[in-house]
Amino acid sequence: MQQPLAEQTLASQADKSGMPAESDLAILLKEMPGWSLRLIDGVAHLEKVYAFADFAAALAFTNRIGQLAEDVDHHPAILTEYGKVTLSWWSHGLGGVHHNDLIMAARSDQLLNAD
Ligand SMILES: C[C@H](O)[C@H](O)[C@H]1CNC2=NC(N)=NC(=O)C2=N1
Repeated sequence: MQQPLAEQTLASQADKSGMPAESDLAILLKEMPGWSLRLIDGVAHLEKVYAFADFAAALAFTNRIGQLAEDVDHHPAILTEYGKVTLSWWSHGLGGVHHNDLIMAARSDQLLNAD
């Protein structure tokens, strides 16, 4: 059996074969609550909006995501608002969504309940 997404190791993104077709992404995303595919300037992104009690809680989550990104040198777009964080993962270098972005999305969900 395959390892859960969040526990998989990020691949070198030099390999474009790690980029699922959009039709496959749609199927994979059915198993990832809240995540959807969004085209921004024609480039596919994985996006999720997380809800929080207030700005401080949204900022704390933002900072955990920032640390996660720095740890693996793979960086999202993050919009932090009062009670809300909009998180977007894609691979800038490849111009779309790589399997690595699915891993990062799953790891982001795990950080939601981290202390
Ligand atoms: C040189 C460095 O590894 C690259 O610029 C990294 C940094 N973080 C990155 N993050 C994301 N999401 N996509 C990239 O292509 C990317 N490239």
